[in-house]
Amino acid sequence: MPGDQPVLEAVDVGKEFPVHDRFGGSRAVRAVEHANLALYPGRITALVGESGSGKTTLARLLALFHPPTSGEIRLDGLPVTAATPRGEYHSAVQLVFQDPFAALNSLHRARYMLRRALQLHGRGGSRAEVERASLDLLRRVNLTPPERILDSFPHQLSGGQRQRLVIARALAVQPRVLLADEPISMLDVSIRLDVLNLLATLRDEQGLAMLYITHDIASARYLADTVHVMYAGQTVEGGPRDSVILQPKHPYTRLLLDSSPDPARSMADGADDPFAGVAEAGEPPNLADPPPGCRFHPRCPFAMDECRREFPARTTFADGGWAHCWLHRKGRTGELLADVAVS
Ligand SMILES: Nc1ncnc2c1ncn2[C@@H]1O[C@H](COP(=O)(O)OP(=O)(O)OP(=O)(O)O)[C@@H](O)[C@H]1O
Repeated sequence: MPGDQPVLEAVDVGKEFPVHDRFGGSRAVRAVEHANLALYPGRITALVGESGSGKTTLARLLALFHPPTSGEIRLDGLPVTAATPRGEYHSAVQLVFQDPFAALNSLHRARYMLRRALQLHGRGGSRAEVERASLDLLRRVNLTPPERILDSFPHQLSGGQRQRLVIARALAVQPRVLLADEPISMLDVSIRLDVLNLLATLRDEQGLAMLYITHDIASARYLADTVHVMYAGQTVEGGPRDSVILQPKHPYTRLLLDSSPDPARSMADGADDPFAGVAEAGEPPNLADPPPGCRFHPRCPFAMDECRREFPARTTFADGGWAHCWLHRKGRTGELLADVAVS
């Protein structure tokens, strides 16, 4: 049931946070700049990047926790404004956080949390109806036996069960979009795959549009249909999973893949690889004072004058991928990847 039209989009979005220093001065952290992202029904989009690259900020912009400094968020193709009813928006778009323990109020049983979520979004009804809807939510996330889970406090559940409860609560409002920010990173390794498989089931059976935020490109490869790569607040590359993973079109994606421990990927390596040693050679910039133009240029083995001056426009490719890189604007695609057809 994948759809052709995006449900939720970030269009050339930027976000600056003012920060004050101890001498009374203030400056801006330019956490996100020129970020583009589109989420489609029945499709999981992974947003991959290093720690501090702006992934959470972009998710929070999509969840309307912060207003963007520039660009716009669109729901069903329409720009979100101050007049957009927040209740309706959050019935469509739900966010699942990294830490399920922090997300759940330790004083309440699962029953109370699910009932509140159902009632807040107009899905109340009689006591028996609410109970039935709550049990149904728990079954949908494979929390069994649901009757016992309803009576449990968060501390009586395992980490994986807590994250399933957080997902069940998000599903209570019948959202069309789920924004999942590192949903498995705080879980025991043994249950991570189960939670990823649950997300895949929600996509396949309920047609949810999903954003999966991760710093682990191997899990993005496992779960996502589409992959976006973020570097220092800029979305530098995106496209169908195999396009990005197997034929990366931005030098940063190459770096990320080359540093990934995934043994299944078929990346070239060896003495001719321009990225040999780059991972050790540089670090992402300070976002209070980022480099101009493409923020990756100080680490990029292909950097030219243009890269230092201006963020490049998007180049799209025949395989559905796109990248913001001057190499493609200057006819130097071949230096990055021999066999990419530019459309
Ligand atoms: N409210 C805020 N005020 C000031 N700076 C902020 C704020 N929120 C985020 N930042 C800064 O924005 C940048 C991006 O942070 P963000 O949390 O979005 O990155 P991330 O990719 O999600 O990182 P991680 O994987 O570590 O969570 C960081 O430099 C961070 O310090």
